[in-house]
Amino acid sequence: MDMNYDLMVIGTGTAAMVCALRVAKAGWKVAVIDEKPFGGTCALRGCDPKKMLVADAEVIDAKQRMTGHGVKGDLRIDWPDLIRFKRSFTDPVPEKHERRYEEAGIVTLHGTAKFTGPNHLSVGDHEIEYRKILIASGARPIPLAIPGEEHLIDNEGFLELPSLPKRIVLVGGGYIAAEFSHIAARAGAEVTILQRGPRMLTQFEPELVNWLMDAFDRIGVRVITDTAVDAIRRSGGKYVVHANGKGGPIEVVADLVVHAAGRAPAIERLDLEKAGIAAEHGKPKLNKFLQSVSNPAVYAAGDAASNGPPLTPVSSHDAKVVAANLVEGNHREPDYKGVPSVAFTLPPIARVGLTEAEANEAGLRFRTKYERTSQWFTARRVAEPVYGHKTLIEEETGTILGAHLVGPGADQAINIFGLAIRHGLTADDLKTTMFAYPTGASDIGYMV
Ligand SMILES: Cc1cc2nc3c(=O)[nH]c(=O)nc-3n(C[C@H](O)[C@H](O)[C@H](O)COP(=O)(O)OP(=O)(O)OC[C@H]3O[C@@H](n4cnc5c(N)ncnc54)[C@H](O)[C@@H]3O)c2cc1C
Ligand SMILES: NC(=O)c1ccc[n+]([C@@H]2O[C@H](COP(=O)([O-])OP(=O)(O)OC[C@H]3O[C@@H](n4cnc5c(N)ncnc54)[C@H](O)[C@@H]3O)[C@@H](O)[C@H]2O)c1
Repeated sequence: MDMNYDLMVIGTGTAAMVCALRVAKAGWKVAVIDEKPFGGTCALRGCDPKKMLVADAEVIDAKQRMTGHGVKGDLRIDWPDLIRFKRSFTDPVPEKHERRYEEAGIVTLHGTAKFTGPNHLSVGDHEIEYRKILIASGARPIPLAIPGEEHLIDNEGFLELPSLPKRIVLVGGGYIAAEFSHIAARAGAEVTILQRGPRMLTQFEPELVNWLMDAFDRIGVRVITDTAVDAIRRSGGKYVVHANGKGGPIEVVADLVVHAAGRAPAIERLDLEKAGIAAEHGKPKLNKFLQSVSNPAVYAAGDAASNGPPLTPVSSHDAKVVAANLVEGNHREPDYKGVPSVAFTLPPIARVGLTEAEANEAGLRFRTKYERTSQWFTARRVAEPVYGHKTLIEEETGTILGAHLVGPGADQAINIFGLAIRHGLTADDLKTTMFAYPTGASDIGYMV
């Protein structure tokens, strides 16, 4: 056996880093391993680089809205320059992260980890023994099992494109399709979204998504719903995307086809069965302490655990729970109450807590405040007609059960609702709070 650790961590994303640093601080001998450059999805291939691309799209969006209201002249996105700007953030990440681990006394390993026994992993020719292990291997694009799947690029490929092709098809209509389409369209591409579901962004409140579709129309993104992609064919220098749905079979010609059809825990290559780790519905079977039900040496966190929504703050939260349970013995359980989520379209759409359908299903008694508020100052000031909200307030207690926002500042204002939900604040508490005026948050008192 060449290596022996108190805690081995598979992955170097948010979940891995948060847990490894905490456990090492408690004096444990810890090692982390990644097959890709250190840093994980959020910092290298997800949230952060995506949001840097959104920064340029925001400039074009603002220019388009404010033309005729004091703004004149042409602006365009220089894609290679934008990717260079993105790299100024992402390129230093792996080295910085690796240094941070080493400074904390954590051993850094590179390669693909696979289980070989209940307390053993292999990495290439090396064998590793551990007392405890954290699976923080994240998620990967789900295989579509369609002919021509190999022609798809994923989020990683899109965020690295050296130039932006003219015709882009996004397969799927969730977060990634919504965000990437808004970036690509503002950078001059012709974008088509082929969504199997009945509408875009099925995780968000339907009425608000409907309002947001005005913004998709405005920038010329073609959204075809109730339509599943079933093949991708290469033809000369282009692709032909075949799909089928309510409207019958269709073909869309594209220069680039992007996977935006969902992600699932990246556990299939780990050989879980060799360590006796039970899995169910494509994820490890865990108890309430995020520990494997079949191998007590094993914990999982973040996207790999898929215990809460696959979002960065959840990965971090899970990791804190696991670190506490490792160091002090099982006692902490994850609590996902009030986790806000934003799709960074322009304008953004946001949610926290229950949807109206979920609250009804739970048999709760609540009142709903629901309005499209294009005429409010926050929207008119920036010439953005997409602005609205839906809030659910429990009848008996006055607490906020759910809040749904779309429009300017929704990505910031949702955090205040998240705070309210997590800490049991009431609609009256929000109404009697003084928010700085005029800010998006100063509308909150009128939304509840
Ligand atoms: C395009 C995109 C945009 C996103 N935007 C947002 C956003 O705006 N806000 C938000 O909250 N969330 C966002 N997310 C989700 C967020 O990125 C994830 O929830 C989060 O990064 C998951 O962190 P993690 O630590 O669980 O896993 P990851 O960060 O994915 O880390 C897992 C690591 O494990 C490694 N690994 C996997 N298998 C092995 C193996 N066998 N051996 C060695 N290493 C292995 C991988 O290489 C990877 O580096 C986005 C996701 C995507 C794809
Ligand atoms: N802003 C954010 O927080 C953010 C941004 C991007 C990604 N993410 C995370 O990453 C995860 C994955 O994002 P995503 O957009 O890939 O998935 P998603 O689950 O949000 O949406 C995938 C959609 O693709 C559709 N689909 C599946 N197969 C299809 C096919 N063959 N043809 C047409 N449509 C098909 C599904 O009906 C579904 O609506 C999300 O669940 C989210 O948690 C978060």
